[in-house]
Amino acid sequence: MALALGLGSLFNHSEHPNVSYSHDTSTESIRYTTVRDVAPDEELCIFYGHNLWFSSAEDLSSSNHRSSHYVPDEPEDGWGGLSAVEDDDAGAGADLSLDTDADADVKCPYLDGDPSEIISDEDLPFTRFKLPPDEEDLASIRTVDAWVVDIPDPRHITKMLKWLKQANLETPDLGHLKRIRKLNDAATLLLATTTTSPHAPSPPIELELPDPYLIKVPSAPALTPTQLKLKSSLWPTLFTPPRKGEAEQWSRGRARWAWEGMRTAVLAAREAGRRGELPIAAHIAAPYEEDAHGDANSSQASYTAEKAPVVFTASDTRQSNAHPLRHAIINVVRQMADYRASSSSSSSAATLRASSPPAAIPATASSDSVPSSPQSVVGDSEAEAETEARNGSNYLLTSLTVFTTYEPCIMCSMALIHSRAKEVVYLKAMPRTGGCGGAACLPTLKGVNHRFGICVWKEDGGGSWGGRELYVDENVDA
Ligand SMILES: C[S@@+](CC[C@H](N)C(=O)[O-])C[C@H]1O[C@@H](n2cnc3c(N)ncnc32)[C@H](O)[C@@H]1O
Repeated sequence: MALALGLGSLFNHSEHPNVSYSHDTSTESIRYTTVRDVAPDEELCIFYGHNLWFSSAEDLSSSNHRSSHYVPDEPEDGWGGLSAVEDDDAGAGADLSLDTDADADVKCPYLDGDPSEIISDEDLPFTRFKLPPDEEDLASIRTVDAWVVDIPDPRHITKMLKWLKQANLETPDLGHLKRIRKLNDAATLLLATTTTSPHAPSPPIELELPDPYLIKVPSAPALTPTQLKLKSSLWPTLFTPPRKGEAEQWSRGRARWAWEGMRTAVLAAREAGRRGELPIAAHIAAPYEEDAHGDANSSQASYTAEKAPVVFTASDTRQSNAHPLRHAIINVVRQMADYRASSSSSSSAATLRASSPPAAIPATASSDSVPSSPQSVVGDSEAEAETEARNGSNYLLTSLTVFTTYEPCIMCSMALIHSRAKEVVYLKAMPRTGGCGGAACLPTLKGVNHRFGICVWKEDGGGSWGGRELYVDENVDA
């Protein structure tokens, strides 16, 4: 943690900051860096986080820079005068009428009935893609370079394990691998990947170990027995098979959760369209907890203040930012990254449990605790631990579902893989540009080391919500 004094305390907040910052522990300082060109007289702003304790001037004054953090259940107001959408390609054909109530009023079909009842695939709001089985041969296994050292004397193993801890080499990127490999009587210890340690780590001299050397180790755990065998032939790897039935079972409560998630994305997309952006939005929902849906009015009802989930919603901003990479999914992943970077919570696994509000700069402390405020991503026990293990811990979207209005483009699909999203649900397929079944299906590419589930919305034949079309040209990368 650090408290910025002097000039550092003068930065105001912006949802579209031109300055980013990082803590430099070696000099005990905060380093501020511009993230794009800055015009003469342009104010330098940083991003404080999503939990502001004041009303942002951006929210109050400008339609172009309204917060992309969308609070789904907030009454829609303050939009007078915004109906005059610039006539540009972005919103062409989109239904941009101000009738937001029409969207908000579309009735969720999963409200009535027992939320814990398992419903059939036909009754789900989307169709699930059946991904072909993983490629399973040695060549398709993704590896990383890692330093290992042979330990001839077994009495040195404990000392070395202690030393790994002291040397900060217990990094999460090796969490899916065993530390020791024993072949006959010889033990070899895994030290670090070359990402963590570009040069060979130096174990304590007094142990008189041979020099560390490089080998290739699997970059992800084994999901099938065949993978386990293949991967363990490189280095002993953990086996984290998908749970039986996990993919098949959807309860009515969970379907409702998905429906609400998609509605949030749709509302944000329409809002973006009204601002002259491409009407595309993405929403990261809090994980659905099967036994947490008692209250039929809120899928998040059982969260306590300390356990309020992190949810983020972002829309496409490539028009206003004049930046071709500001796609909705990239923006929403970035929100999560900013949150994680500005959060003081320790995240030993992917599960963030931010019990105390971050006190770092920017101060994001707020006593308010609405379900949409980023507080903590809560995970449900064993099931989530397993999903975490499978998805890899400590990634940005481990065990999380992303709802988005359009099939993510290839870049965004890759971003979902890099963030280890659990699944993506989209409203409209993009056969020409999509990376989740359209132009390509990134999670099934050979050598890709993570798979996420893909669900395509069924309603109205796809692409519209409540009978009102969301329109984006099919040649656009969504
Ligand atoms: C660290 S100070 C920033 C510098 C401060 N504006 C000054 O002149 O000293 C944080 C305070 O600035 C104000 N502030 C920062 N960003 C803002 C924004 N986007 N809109 C409105 N007020 C803002 C809030 O009152 C906040 O508590």
